[in-house]
Amino acid sequence: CYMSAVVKDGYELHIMDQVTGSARRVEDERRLIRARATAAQSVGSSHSQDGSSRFVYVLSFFSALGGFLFGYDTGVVSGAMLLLKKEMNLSAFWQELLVSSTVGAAALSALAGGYLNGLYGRRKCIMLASFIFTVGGIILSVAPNKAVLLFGRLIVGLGIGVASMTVPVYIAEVSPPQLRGQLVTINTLFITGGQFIASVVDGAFSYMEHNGWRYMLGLSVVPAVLQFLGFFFFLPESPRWLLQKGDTQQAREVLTQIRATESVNEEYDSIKSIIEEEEKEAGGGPVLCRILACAPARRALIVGCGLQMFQQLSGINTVMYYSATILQMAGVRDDKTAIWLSAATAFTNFLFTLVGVWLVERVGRRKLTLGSIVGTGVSLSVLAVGFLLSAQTSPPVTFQPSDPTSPNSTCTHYGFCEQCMLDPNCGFCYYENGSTISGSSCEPVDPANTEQAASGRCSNGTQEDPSALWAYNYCPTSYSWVVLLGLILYLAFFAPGMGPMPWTVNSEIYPLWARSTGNACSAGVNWIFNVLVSLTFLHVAEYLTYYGAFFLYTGLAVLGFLFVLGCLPETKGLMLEDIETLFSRRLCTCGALGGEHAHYIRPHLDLGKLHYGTLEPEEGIAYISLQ
Ligand SMILES: O[C@H]1[C@H](O)[C@@H](O)[C@H](O)[C@@H](O)[C@H]1O
Repeated sequence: CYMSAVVKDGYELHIMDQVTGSARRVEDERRLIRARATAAQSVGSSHSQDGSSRFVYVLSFFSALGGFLFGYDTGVVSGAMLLLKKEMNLSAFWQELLVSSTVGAAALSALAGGYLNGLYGRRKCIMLASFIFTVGGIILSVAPNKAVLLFGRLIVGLGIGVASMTVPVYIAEVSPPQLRGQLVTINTLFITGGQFIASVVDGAFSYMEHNGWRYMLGLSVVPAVLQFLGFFFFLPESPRWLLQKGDTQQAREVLTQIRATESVNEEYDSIKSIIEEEEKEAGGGPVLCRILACAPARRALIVGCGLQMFQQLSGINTVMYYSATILQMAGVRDDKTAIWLSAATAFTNFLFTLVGVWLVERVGRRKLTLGSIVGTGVSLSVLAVGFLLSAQTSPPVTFQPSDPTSPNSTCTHYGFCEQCMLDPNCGFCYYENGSTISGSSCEPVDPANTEQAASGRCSNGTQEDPSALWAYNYCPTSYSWVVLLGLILYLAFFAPGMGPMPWTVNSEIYPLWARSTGNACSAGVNWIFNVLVSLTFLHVAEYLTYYGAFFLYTGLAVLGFLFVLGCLPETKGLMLEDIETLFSRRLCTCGALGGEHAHYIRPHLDLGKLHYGTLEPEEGIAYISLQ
């Protein structure tokens, strides 16, 4: 039933029944609104006056070490693998296993983390994750064989999963509303920072051919121990979780400590009353069933999981992983230089995440995500066009080696470099004179070292014939600059929005009773799609070619854009307890109600059972529906 609500002034609400034309004043709700608005203001002013944010920053720093470890442990493996595959003689299958096992374990433990979070709280879960990271790091650094390595990588994955879903929730729950977006986004800054440091460590230890990988994998113990000690000695549990568990005394103390002010009564009362209200509405039974049965929470879950899914479907990890090859395409021949340039890619990702931290409270989550996904889509299409141009001008095979070691190899059947490079067993061997390519052949790759051919001119690191060049996974092209441009644009657009916003938004959109489970599900979705995209990329490229794969990602980014446009409301500046109502109307009207309007009208209409529909252009008039 539609009613119109006329907001007379800052805090007054009249509800008019459109059928009878009678107006009602809602005294009780008005009191609640006032209390909440004052609470929000007092949080803001106490923060700015007495610098209470300092402690919140310390809290966020120690929690975000979880993000750092997530980034470090996912990033470090590529450099470690270069050494490991030689030292432990790893097959392609084992290499893949060591990379994907961690991500797979992360998916499972992120899902389990929801349960643990609800039961034991955020603090214990973060400590558990840092403990797991420590154990995993130690196992990896002393691993005597590949089986133990696999075990260590699985353990580390368990830590990543729990950390990835707990840390954003913890930071969101301890932050004052006006800093929340920035602080949670700092966690993603730490993820990309961890990836960058990992690539630097990879570069530094790549010169240490023996056991260099032990340092690469083992160094993660340092931040893990630091985080554990920080939480063990002085970091508190989330006041919201404490309140939910009925530990009101402790909750008040923690809130006082975090805000560094005694006047937390309003905020405390407001959080408490809403949590009680929410608990009543939520009913009983397993949390996931309750989420699915409760429309606003269900919509939040769809938005949260959708964002995480589209983050991964935009291909970030493929682009990062593939960046070394893109750089090789652009003419970087030397292996070590390619490793250092990959560090530059990781640094760019980090740098632009910093832009996201700066923008999130200025432009809001919705605009930032929309802008980012548009730019990501455009950059993906630039990458696709670059690959297309390079495929169309792909050099032909002009030379057949007289004595190939594998005479049955399919490599010798290909007529162009493009076909040759799409076959993971083959590489392209050629001479280059300016932009002219000559003496080119497609030859079997050395399975133990893809940087050389199994035999002939391009084997033994081209020592057989120093002027011969070997291209594995790419083709020489004069359009490499288009691909390079695509790569830089991609990182510049993805990193401030699509990188961090899915984590940030997920930490805020669920009501408290659904928060752990909601974040567990959405983080699980993130990891599942992470594995899916990385495991399928090479196959997709084989079927659709590289440009086909990147056009496919472009299409997915367009779908992602439509999803965000229709479904993501603005959560900037609102108290966590107020956000649930943004999901109380049909999924696709959420967007229309986001932004400043929601911010303005939200305190007036947050009446428990009142949910608003469309907002008319005249200021202060909203059409709302009564549930
Ligand atoms: O938000 C992060 C970040 O963008 C990382 O760079 C990426 O590797 C992760 O998959 C993603 O979840």
